[in-house]
Amino acid sequence: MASVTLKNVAKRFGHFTALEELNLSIGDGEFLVLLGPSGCGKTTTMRMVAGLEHPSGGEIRIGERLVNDMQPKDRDVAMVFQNYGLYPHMSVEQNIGYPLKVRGIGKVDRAAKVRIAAEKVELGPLLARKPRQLSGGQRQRVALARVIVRTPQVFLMDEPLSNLDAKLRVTMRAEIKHLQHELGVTTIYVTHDQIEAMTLADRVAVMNQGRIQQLGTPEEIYDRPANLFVAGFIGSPPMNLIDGNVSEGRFRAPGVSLSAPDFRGSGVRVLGIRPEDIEVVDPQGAEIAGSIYAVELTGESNLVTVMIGTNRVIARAPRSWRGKIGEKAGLRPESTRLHLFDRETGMRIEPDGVRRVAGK
Ligand SMILES: Nc1ncnc2c1ncn2[C@@H]1O[C@H](COP(=O)(O)OP(=O)(O)OP(=O)(O)O)[C@@H](O)[C@H]1O
Repeated sequence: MASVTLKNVAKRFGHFTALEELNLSIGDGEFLVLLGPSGCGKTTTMRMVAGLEHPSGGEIRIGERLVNDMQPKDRDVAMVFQNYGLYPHMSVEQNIGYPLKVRGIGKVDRAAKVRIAAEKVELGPLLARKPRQLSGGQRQRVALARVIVRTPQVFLMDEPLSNLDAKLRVTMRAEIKHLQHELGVTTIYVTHDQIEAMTLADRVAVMNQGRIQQLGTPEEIYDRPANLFVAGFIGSPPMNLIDGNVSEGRFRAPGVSLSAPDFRGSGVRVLGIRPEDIEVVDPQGAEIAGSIYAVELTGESNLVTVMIGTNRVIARAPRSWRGKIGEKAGLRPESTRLHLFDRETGMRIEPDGVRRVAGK
C-alpha cells in the first residue's frame, strides 16, 4: 500500500488541454473518489496513474517512486474497467488468476489465492463458468476478484458499477466499501454518480473542465460547497440557487426577503438552500412565499416545488404533508444552513464575508 501524489500534472491531447495543473495527494489506504460530469478529465487522471496515458507535464508518484516513465506492469496497481475487461475464452477461475499467472505464481499457490478472492465476492461455486454464462453483477464481481487476488499498492476503479441495475449497484457499492476497508488498499475510484461518491469516499475530488473544484470529505462538500458548480452538482434534488441582492443583512429577490444577519457586505449574490433544509409553512408572514407548482411523493417524503418569482424552489416535506398545486405556500429555510455565493466569481462567501478559494 502506498500514497499517490500528483503534482502539477497536465494532460494535453494535441491542442486540447484535458487537465491543467492537477495537484492531488491521496493518503496511504485512503478511498478517494474523482467525481464530475462527462468529459471533466476523471478517466484521463486515472489512466495516467495506471500508466496508460503519459502526462504532458508534472509528476506522478506512487509512494516515493516517481512513476511518470514507468510501465503499467511495474507500477503495482490493479484496475477495474467500466466494461470489466474479462477474457471471454477463459473460465472465471482463469480470469481471476491471470494477474498471478503473469507474475509467475505457481499453479497450486494460484488456485488457493483464487479461491480466497472468489469467496470474498461470493463467486466460489461459479469458478468453472465462462464470462458469457454470468449475469452482469457476477461479471462485475469477477473483475473485482481479479483485482483483489493480489494486494497491489493501489486499486484503480473506473465506473465499475455503471453497467449494473440500480438494485445491484447498491449491493455492490456496500461490497466494494467493505472490501476496501478490509484490505486497506489505497483506492482511486472514478464516477459521475454523486451518491456513489458520497457513500464510498473518504474524500471526494469534484472535477469540472479539467480542474479540481473542491477536495474534501463528503460532509465538507455537502455542507460547504466551495462554488456554484459544486453546489449544483452535489445533492439530490440539487441545491436551490436563487439570484438576488444582499444589503443590510438581508437577501432580496422576487418573492424573497430573508433576514440573515451573517450576510455581511452588499452586492449581487446567489442564495443556496438545500431542499432538505426548507420547511413548508403558512404563506402568511413568510419570508419566502409563492404558489405550489408540483408535489411529488417519493416514498419517504414529498418534494414540493414552489414558484418563487421566476424561480422554482424545491422543498422536501414530510410524507404526511398535504398541499395542492396552485395553493399558496411559504418556505422557511433553516437559518444556519444557508449558502451564499458571489454571482460574478461563483465562489462561496463564508458568513464572515471571506470569499472561499476553490479546492482549498
Ligand atoms: N485520446 C484522446 N484524444 C483526444 N481527446 C481526448 C482523448 N482522451 C480523452 N480526451 C478528451 O479529454 C477530456 C477528458 O476525458 P476523460 O475521458 O478523462 O473524461 P471523463 O471525465 O472520464 O468522462 P466520462 O465520464 O465521459 O468517461 C474529454 O474532453 C475527452 O474528449
